[in-house]
Amino acid sequence: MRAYVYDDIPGDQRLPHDSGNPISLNTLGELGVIYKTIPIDEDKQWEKEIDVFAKERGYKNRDQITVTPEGLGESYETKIKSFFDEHLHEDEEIRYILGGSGYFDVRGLTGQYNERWIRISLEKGDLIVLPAGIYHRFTVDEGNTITAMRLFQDEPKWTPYSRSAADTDARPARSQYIDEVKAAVGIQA
Ligand SMILES: CSCCC(=O)/C(O)=C/O
Ligand SMILES: [Fe+2]
Repeated sequence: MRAYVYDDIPGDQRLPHDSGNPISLNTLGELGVIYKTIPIDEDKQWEKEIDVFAKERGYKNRDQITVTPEGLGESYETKIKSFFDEHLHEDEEIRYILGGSGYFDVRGLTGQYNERWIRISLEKGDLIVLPAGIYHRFTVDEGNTITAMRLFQDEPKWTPYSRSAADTDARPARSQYIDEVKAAVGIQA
């Protein structure tokens, strides 16, 4: 996994957009982002590790999503544009990469990274947890293919609330997230 400040240069969302300014796991942690790697091995040990992780965090359901031009056909471009629309969820977003690769961009919230996009490059064996209320987006990279396990705290639903809508800043999950990040970095809420 690599994380870095997004370069904000216009261009295809699937390009790296690497500003050359790296972001540490600690900085991601301050934003509430959890990252771990569970190598996908032949003897399926990874399945046991995923089950332990899911049980520890109370994830009740899971499914699998494949984002490829072959799999999605004409809806591929529409789908990757919809994933790239800045949004938040009312629940954690947990993704374990089973194949391919892609980028999750998360919004910085305090200090020098406030409102900057932070790009997280993920590949097979990477697991990420995005906290409820974080503004983020997703894209495949130039490889145009990713397969991910989606884990869910409760029923398997994926409801994005686009930041372009008026009310997302006022959603409870957003204000709770802001309070949690400010507490993590020692800013008075
Ligand atoms: C690789 S998972 C597809 C993207 C997705 O589910 C999501 O919520 C992006 O923010
Ligand atoms: Fe999302």
